[in-house]
Amino acid sequence: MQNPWPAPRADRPVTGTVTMPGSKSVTNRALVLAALADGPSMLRAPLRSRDTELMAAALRALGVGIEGTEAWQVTPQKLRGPATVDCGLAGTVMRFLPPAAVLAEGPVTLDGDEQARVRPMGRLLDALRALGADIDDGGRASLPFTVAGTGTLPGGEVTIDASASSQFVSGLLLSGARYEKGVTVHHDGKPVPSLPHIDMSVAMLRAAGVTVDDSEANTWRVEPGPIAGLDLDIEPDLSNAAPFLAAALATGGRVTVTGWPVRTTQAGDALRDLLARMGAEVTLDARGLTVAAGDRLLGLDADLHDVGELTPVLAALAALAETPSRLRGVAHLRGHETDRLAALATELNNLGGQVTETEDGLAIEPRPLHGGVFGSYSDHRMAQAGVLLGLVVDGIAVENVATTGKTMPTFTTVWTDLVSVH
Ligand SMILES: O=C(O)C1=C[C@@H](OP(=O)(O)O)[C@@H](O)[C@H](O)C1
Ligand SMILES: C=C(OP(=O)(O)O)C(=O)O
Repeated sequence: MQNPWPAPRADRPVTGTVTMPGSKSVTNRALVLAALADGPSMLRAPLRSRDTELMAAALRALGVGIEGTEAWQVTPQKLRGPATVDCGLAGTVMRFLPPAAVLAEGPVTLDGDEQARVRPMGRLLDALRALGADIDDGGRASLPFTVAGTGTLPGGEVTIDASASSQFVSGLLLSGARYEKGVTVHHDGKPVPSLPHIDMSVAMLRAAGVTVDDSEANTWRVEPGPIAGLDLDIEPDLSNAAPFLAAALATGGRVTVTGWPVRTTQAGDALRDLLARMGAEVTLDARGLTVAAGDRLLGLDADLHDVGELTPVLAALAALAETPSRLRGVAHLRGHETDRLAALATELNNLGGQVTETEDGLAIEPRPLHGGVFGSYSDHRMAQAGVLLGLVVDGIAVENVATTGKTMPTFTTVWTDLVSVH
């Protein structure tokens, strides 16, 4: 096991500029669409990280050509098995790949990390079965399972409870145009989380020439038809910008993230509003997004249902605030990389915090924190949360900080550079 990483302590306000690598969500959608397209694609500035390399490897295993480094040239091929796919701990791989794998000729077996085997999966497998797929999961309703690809899928109309993950819906939509009857997805259950991520799927499908009707709440219709090859500049990952922007607030500093898109479907754009509510001065201009600490760091009372992936970093920042916080609407985080609500409560309380898990989120009372080892649970965003606390609390070391490589292999380098350059 790796030694815990002593998080750099900021001896001054963190001030500087950072450039984020590409968006995980955009990159993994683009890879699936490009693999199913009727011509080659060019994906510029893709994220190169564990989650996206796993997606690329999965598609290559199915016969797709993916070459290049700064840009990925994708050459679609008729998908074929037999193939074995490692999903790692990537929700986007385990939920986006099976709906494409049903189109392969031959069996495709998917597995992942041990922690991935407990992430919700069953509803998506049932939906694919209802659309005509033959999937053997040994009754587990989770990884590992084998999709018996026949080269085609009838598709049509399906009802799914997607309250555990928006990725169930996105996965079906991304491949749906290639099903014989297209796909109509109805959600029935508690509200679907992370709706901006479904909107991103819809926008990227439309940009690839696919007809999508999302005019009715909780129903999405993808018409059958070709997917056009993509020519795409991938935006920086806005959710991964969270710890860097939060560093400004935690230390009374100012941080700029370059290339912040003026218009975007990324859920992370909500940071502009959320950090302003915590007291930040937020400016979006030609240089990017600049977040400067205000006079006070305020707690946050917010429904994060749409932007659950921001919760770990916001919870850590809230633990440093002057006033209490309530983070709501994120019960589904119990099925993320780890049970994030339990993990955050445990790790913050181990450092002297006062955090209570609620039915759908966290209640955070600011308390003076002390040093200790912050567990990351193989969760990139837990590691980011611990590193953020280490800026202002003496003696914090983050266990398995390398897990940040799930979405940002350069995290510790960029972090150390930002914290030490003034
Ligand atoms: O489609 C996507 O790219 C994602 C959707 C969300 O998943 P959930 O709906 O499971 O929260 C988000 O949390 C995840 O980080 C990425
Ligand atoms: C929930 C997340 O990831 P995944 O794509 O694995 O679901 C996340 O990145 O916060």
